[in-house]
Amino acid sequence: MTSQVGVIGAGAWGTALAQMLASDGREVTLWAYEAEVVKAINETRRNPRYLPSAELHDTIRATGTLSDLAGIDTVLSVTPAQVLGNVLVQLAEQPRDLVLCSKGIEAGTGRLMNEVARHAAPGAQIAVLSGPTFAHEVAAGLPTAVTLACEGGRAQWERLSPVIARPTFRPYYSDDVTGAEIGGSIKNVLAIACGVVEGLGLGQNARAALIARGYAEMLRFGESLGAEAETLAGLCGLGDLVLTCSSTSSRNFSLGKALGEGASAAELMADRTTVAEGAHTAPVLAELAQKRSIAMPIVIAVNAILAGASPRRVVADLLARPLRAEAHSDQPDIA
Ligand SMILES: NC(=O)c1ccc[n+]([C@@H]2O[C@H](COP(=O)([O-])OP(=O)(O)OC[C@H]3O[C@@H](n4cnc5c(N)ncnc54)[C@H](O)[C@@H]3O)[C@@H](O)[C@H]2O)c1
Ligand SMILES: O=P(O)(O)OC[C@H](O)CO
Repeated sequence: MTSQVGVIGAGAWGTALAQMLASDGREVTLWAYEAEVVKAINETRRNPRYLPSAELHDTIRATGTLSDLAGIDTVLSVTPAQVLGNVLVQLAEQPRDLVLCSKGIEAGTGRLMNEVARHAAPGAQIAVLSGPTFAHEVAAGLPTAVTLACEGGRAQWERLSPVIARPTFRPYYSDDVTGAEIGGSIKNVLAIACGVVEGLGLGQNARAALIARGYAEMLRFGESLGAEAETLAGLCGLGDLVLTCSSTSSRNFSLGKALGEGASAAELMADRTTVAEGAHTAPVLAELAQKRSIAMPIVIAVNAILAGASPRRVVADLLARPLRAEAHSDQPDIA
């Protein structure tokens, strides 16, 4: 008899995770924000608004009532980053293990999701699930590997990994919760940058340069917050960066591409029905970098473009910066 799992958030990723978890016949209670999504999942076994490709397993039950998650030991939270705190404080009962799957930094406070969750659900032990994971591929059962960072160390991993692992869904253990969150948050901003380069037609060399120099920014920021470089080199950092910077399946990459092609940032954001977390993370990350004197020129550039600056002008400014050493240990003061 397998234990029930809860999932908070029935967007593309929450629905795909529910589908993956239910693939062994496990019962999954999936909380959706919109009543129409609850109804569609329970009546048609589909989520046409957020994950139209999947026919959902019978053991997934959608609900619009958060108290239906009470008594479930393992809950995955998969809301957009900016609403996580607001949703978690409404939980009637805190789960033993709360697995954070959102990728972003809270605007206004600069908090990572584990800090938001610690405040909103102090009774739960936190883990972070992050990695290269397009929702539609996970829902289709395609092979996927993720970092599962457990604040409770090996003991929490022993509890969680059998609940989360499936033949085609492979978690890797880490105890670096901060590192796991930083990778996923920053890669979204860098994916917008890569999309801009694609939209401007600047070529594959430029994209590879952005990935490598963006990774240097991720490392600098991560290390300043105590993340381990080894974590950032893994699935939740470099792995996710490479995926998201290389495909129009990424909402962040696609947003950047549209910006590079000349669309207005304000109009693109106003028209969105799905979340492109990088657009919310860029301003707060740029602010944190400036406050901490961490050189993050690509993040600053993306933030400027989102605020309305000309992509071509911003790229020209990036290229015109003084030449420098590649290894950041050689020249910590400049970008
Ligand atoms: N889609 C993916 O492939 C993927 C993969 C890994 C991680 N993520 C991360 O998962 C998180 C959720 O992304 P998604 O792709 O599932 O979202 P989505 O764009 O598919 O859907 C938006 C979600 O936001 C919810 N929502 C909107 N307003 C809300 C509110 N006020 N309160 C609560 N919920 C609200 C909607 O109900 C829906 O669940 C993001 O942080 C994202 O970066 C997504
Ligand atoms: O579509 P994106 O850009 O939100 O990326 C989805 C996932 O985070 C990829 O790992």
